[in-house]
Amino acid sequence: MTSKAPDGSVHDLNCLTIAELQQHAYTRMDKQTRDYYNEGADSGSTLQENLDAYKKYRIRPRVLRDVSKIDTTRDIFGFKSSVPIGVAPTAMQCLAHSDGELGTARASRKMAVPMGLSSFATTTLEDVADASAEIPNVLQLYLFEERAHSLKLIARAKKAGYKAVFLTVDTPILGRRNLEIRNQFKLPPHFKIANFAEEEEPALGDETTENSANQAKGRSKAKAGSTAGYTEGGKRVTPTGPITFHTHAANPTLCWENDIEWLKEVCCPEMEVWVKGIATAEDAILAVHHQVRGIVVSNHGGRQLNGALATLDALPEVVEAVRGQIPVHVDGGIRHGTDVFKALALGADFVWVGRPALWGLAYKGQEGVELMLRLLSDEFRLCMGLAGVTKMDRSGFVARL
Ligand SMILES: Cc1cc2nc3c(=O)[nH]c(=O)nc-3n(C[C@H](O)[C@H](O)[C@H](O)COP(=O)(O)O)c2cc1C
Ligand SMILES: CCCCC(=O)C(=O)O
Repeated sequence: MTSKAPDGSVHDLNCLTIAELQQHAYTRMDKQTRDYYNEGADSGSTLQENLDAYKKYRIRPRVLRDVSKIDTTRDIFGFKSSVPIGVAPTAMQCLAHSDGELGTARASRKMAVPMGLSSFATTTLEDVADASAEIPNVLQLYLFEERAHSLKLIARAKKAGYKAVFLTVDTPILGRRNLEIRNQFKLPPHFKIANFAEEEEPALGDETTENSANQAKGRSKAKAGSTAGYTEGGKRVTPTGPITFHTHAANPTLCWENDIEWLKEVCCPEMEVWVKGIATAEDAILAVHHQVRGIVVSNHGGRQLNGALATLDALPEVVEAVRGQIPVHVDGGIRHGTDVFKALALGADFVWVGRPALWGLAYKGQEGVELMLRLLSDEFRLCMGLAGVTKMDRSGFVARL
């Protein structure tokens, strides 16, 4: 059911808020997918605090400031994004809807906002780049211990015209996600971790089919004598059984000196290197020191270190430490246009939303992602107008309770 608003925009009367979108999505996903998408690490307190942090701030509305022309746009990677909101990289979007990452890419294009593509997407980075057309693409990277695999991915991303890589740095070890463990989460066999589907190694993706097929052919990673593995409790663990994407996402050896310098060498100048998952002033200063091109303040949507600061609470110290030398973005818990406003007023240059895009996909595929972006954009514009702001800057518009 739809209705036309006085300004000509069309409302989906069944879904007027992100909270309603979440409810619709809930009934459209199977339990395994729902739990995987929605859960946080351990008790989920950081996941909750990411949301609650926004409630600690109030907007200080200014009046009599002629808000007849409001400019919500923001330049990013040489592109004018319609709003300072992008779709954060989230893995395996085909679980939500058959449109998958292509649906997200097309919706992002339609709404003129950038999209981050997960390394563990169920669509290839080339297909997503095609669907995105003029929209700048960002590839989220998990840097594998075996650099050859990362190198291949980076070369493909460059060729496909990706503008930046976001190196995820909050995942040296995978957080504990109890529902994922209980459900024995697996990617169903008809989906592929697409960017690695052609590779013999790493045998990423579905543990039961792809890997058993590899093993049957006598070329499992362990048999090939590679160095696949991870470190647990100080001990080196080399998986002898099927290799899963879980063991590859987490790279405990990641560090500034070796990896950031190397990554810059292999990505630049075609692609900018950013770090995603900074949560302290100390690391923000190191990021500037190592000359990354930008920071995403993130705690992985509360899926990694439970008990970590909410991202909005970490944002001010990062902004202060960076002193405008590089852009600071933030993600985690953004569910309202007013949240976007608050994050920007506290110094973020741009925000990214994760789960709401997955809920949009689950609700109506591409159309649902468009709806999600439209809801947030409309709310953001309305918030700016009512707060007396025609172009966002960071001064004085929010107060902490
Ligand atoms: C289901 C799911 C999968 C995710 N996959 C990735 C990923 O592959 N790489 C990554 O860097 N972050 C990943 N993230 C984290 C998001 O990029 C983002 O930081 C987070 O979702 C923001 O929080 P929000 O969901 O509250 O908006 C994932 C998050 C979710 C919920
Ligand atoms: C192995 C994890 C890959 C996807 C991810 O980052 C997440 O589920 O949070």
